[in-house]
Amino acid sequence: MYFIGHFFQIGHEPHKRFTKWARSLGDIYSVQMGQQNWIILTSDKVVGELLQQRGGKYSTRLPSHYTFQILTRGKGYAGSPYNERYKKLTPIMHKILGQRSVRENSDLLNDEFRILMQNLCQESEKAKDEFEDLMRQHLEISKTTNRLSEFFPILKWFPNNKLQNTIIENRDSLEAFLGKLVKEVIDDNEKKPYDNEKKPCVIRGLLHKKDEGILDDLDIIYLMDRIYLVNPIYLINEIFAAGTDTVSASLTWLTATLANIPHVQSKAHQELDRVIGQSRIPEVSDEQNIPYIRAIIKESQRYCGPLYLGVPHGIEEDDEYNGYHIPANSVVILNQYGIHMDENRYENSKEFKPDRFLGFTESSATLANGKYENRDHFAFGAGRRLCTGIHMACITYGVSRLLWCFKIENASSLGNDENASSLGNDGKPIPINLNKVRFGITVWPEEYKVRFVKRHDNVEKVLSGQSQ
Ligand code: HEM
Repeated sequence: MYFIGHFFQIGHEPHKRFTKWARSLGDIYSVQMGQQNWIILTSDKVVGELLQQRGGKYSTRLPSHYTFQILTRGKGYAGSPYNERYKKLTPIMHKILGQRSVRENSDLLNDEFRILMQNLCQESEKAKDEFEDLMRQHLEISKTTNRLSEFFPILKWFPNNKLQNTIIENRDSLEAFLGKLVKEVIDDNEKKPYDNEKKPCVIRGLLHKKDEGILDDLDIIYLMDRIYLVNPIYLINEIFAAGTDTVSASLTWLTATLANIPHVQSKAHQELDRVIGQSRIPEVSDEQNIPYIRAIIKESQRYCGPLYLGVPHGIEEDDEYNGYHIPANSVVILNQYGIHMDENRYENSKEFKPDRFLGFTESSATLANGKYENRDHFAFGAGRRLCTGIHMACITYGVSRLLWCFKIENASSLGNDENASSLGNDGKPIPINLNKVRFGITVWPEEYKVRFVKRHDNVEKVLSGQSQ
């Protein structure tokens, strides 16, 4: 039994099991996952006191053979141990993804959101492009069930060649895909080296760091002719991998939720009509003036943030905390779901109530760096490994634009909708199913149909810039 521990007791919804256990065992306890010791943290206090206040100890990631060593050739960032290389990369990542970068890249963000909205206007079935498929597979590979050898080291003697080949295939395709992007930027730089008018660009920023010698020493590259390309690829890959599934899952949850709660949506629409009007679309700078929509975003990250158990931290040396012994090499889990559903922290926690956040005027980033008891939620993690993209996620901006353009309707309540029958067609809102969990990574709602209905006649004109 020692070798298996609680592995098979946590079931398909580990966040719920861990939360149930926390209600009887307390806000810190350990479970044995095969040969790994997991420490489960289920209150703002233990998260604040360990991950934040003892950040120097609790900020590593334990090595993962498949997802770190093979998938990212040991050069990733989010999965990296807390070592010298990680510390060297951190300021670069913050520069690329920080608040200033959001301001400087607002043209690019506008363009991206414009394209998304235009696609929605045309009700085009969004084509699953090559990149989206690769990313989905990339994250699928990280599933816990694919990493059994981390829990049961004996399995290392029986290598899973099929899994290994899939990982290598995915890695090579992503490298080729990202390599093309980097090459385009290099070619462009060579053609127009002194063009200061070039649009800001993440890849160009990283190449500068390479020119300055900062990234050069970090990676030993395997193929000489790819040296120029591969150095920044792992960072770009990290930014894409960490930033795509999380944001799209958040938006999917949010649209599914809003479709079911018309009174919340109509309050948001009223705010937009009052503050923005009908002749222009919200900008990044409008964020301060739309407190209700900001509160909706905070509530949606609490209610259905995409990573119920965060990204595991690790501890490399023994520690003592309130009489508990925390052994070196334990995995430390921030049980976001358990904290977010705690009645003592959030009254009526099972209800979607944006009003609970109306008094929270600070951004999640500012609150995450302050006192743990004042935090809005824990969707972006905690401590030194806090989500680097916390500014770049820009959800308030995206959602304010989405709601300016559309009313989101529950397709199942639209009577004769041909897809409605599969979703139940009794006219009542469908409860959102929180069950579909891919353990360890992003959580998506069950397939869910919503319909976007344009709110103004001029939506397309405004989007194409004609009536701004
Ligand atoms: C709603 C959207 C997002 C959510 C909920 C989210 C959540 C998280 C969480 C929980 C972590 C782990 C934190 C910890 O270990 O305590 C993380 C790490 C990270 N995120 Fe995000 N994220 C989001 C969007 C983004 C975006 C848009 C980017 C980049 C453009 C990004 C880049 C990263 C990176 C690089 C890390 C690794 C940080 C490290 O290990 O030091 N994230 N994110």
